[in-house]
Amino acid sequence: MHMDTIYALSSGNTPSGVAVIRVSGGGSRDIVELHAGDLPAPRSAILRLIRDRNGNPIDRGIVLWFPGPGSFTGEDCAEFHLHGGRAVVDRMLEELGAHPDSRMAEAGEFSRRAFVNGKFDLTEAEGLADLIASETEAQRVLALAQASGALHDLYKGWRARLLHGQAMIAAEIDFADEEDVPGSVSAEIWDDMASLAEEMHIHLGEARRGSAIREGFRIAIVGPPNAGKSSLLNALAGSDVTIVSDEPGTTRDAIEVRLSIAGHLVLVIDTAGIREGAEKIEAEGIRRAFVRAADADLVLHLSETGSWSVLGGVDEDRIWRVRSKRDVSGSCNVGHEVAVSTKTSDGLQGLLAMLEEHLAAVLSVDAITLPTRQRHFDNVKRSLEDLKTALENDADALEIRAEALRVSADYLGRIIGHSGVEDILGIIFSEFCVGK
Ligand SMILES: Nc1nc2c(ncn2[C@@H]2O[C@H](COP(=O)(O)OP(=O)(O)OP(=O)(O)O)[C@@H](O)[C@H]2O)c(=O)[nH]1
Ligand SMILES: [K+]
Ligand SMILES: [Mg+2]
Repeated sequence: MHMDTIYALSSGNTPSGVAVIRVSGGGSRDIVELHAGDLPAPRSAILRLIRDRNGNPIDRGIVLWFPGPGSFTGEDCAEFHLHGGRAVVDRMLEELGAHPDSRMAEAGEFSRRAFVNGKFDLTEAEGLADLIASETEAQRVLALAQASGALHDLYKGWRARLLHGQAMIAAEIDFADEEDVPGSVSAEIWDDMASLAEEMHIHLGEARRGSAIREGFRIAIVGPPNAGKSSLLNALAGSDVTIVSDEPGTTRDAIEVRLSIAGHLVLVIDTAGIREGAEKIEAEGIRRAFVRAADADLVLHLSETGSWSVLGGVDEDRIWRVRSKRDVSGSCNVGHEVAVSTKTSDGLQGLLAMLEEHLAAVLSVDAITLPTRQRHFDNVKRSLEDLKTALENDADALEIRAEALRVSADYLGRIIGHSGVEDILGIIFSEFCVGK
């Protein structure tokens, strides 16, 4: 298959100290020879005068030559490390575009070629995208592990066990008629299949943690009108991000603010005050408040009076009862986890300390094989369903059980990119920026 030679600025915006321009594809060798004079030794940084096609200097910089297949993309690749001036970079890109069959790379195209050439699987590609996007320490640790193959190894290992199980059963079916086959060949695999189902179940239970690290830990602030919800959001954010007033029903729509608490990415969501008998718009706001609460990793349920209504649809163990306006309501320390006043700031430090402790516990990345994306969760869930079908089926229904194991393995294959992935490649690689 003939592929264009692609190039892009892989480092950040110009101007910058150094600009890295990456090239990949069959034309890389000609490009290096033309602009750097000749081909340097592979994988060695060489300082060269970089010239345009007429021999006029563009800049002095480092040239690296990575012959395929031992390169990032698996193709012949090169890097030019130039001074990061806008004119320098523009001039070099213009020169690269003048080569036959060369063009600017699309977003994620280098990584996509690396995937196509078997340099990494889909979970590793996702990990790389996450690593580039990482803002917090937990995100970095998790992304690096995923980029290094932690999830790949996990899913590949599971898939191999399922396929082994399927093969054993297939063998039993084939030799069922032969009289000298001693007992059931497949009996031994069912123990392992049962423990695999348990491992998958535990893994699925970690999905919330995975997405909380990757996308942010969601804290919803809910409670009756005028409980002081918006005031608390402003206090946590340290600025007036949302309107506070003594009029009940001030907040109509959910407002989300990204904060960093002790190095963790947190999304704090202020919601409309919950009460009975609200009119159209307010009622819609209340409906949304319940949706955000049900979705949240933690709900701060505010009450000024010390009585908390039942929050339908929200897990009890994800709710913290917060007594608000403690400067007027007092802090009797019953029925709630913490009492705060945004007016005097009393209790705010205590609440923050509790949050920090909770975040540290919930978002710890001691386990580095968390499902970080919906598609991991969905496919493991389906894989587990078929595994259960295999486990629970009648012992004599060997064909059905073998087929269920095959389908179960197939779902894991989809996560790592062995099968049924064409439709999602575009989605995954478009997460990358140009030059990656
Ligand atoms: N004394 C005192 N007043 C507070 C405190 N927190 C908020 N208030 C006041 O209570 C009123 C309502 O505060 P908001 O933050 O708008 O309350 P809310 O829960 O967001 O209200 P809605 O959006 O209408 O549901 C405002 O007049 C605030 O100044 C507090 O800790 N102490
Ligand atoms: K209000
Ligand atoms: Mg409000």
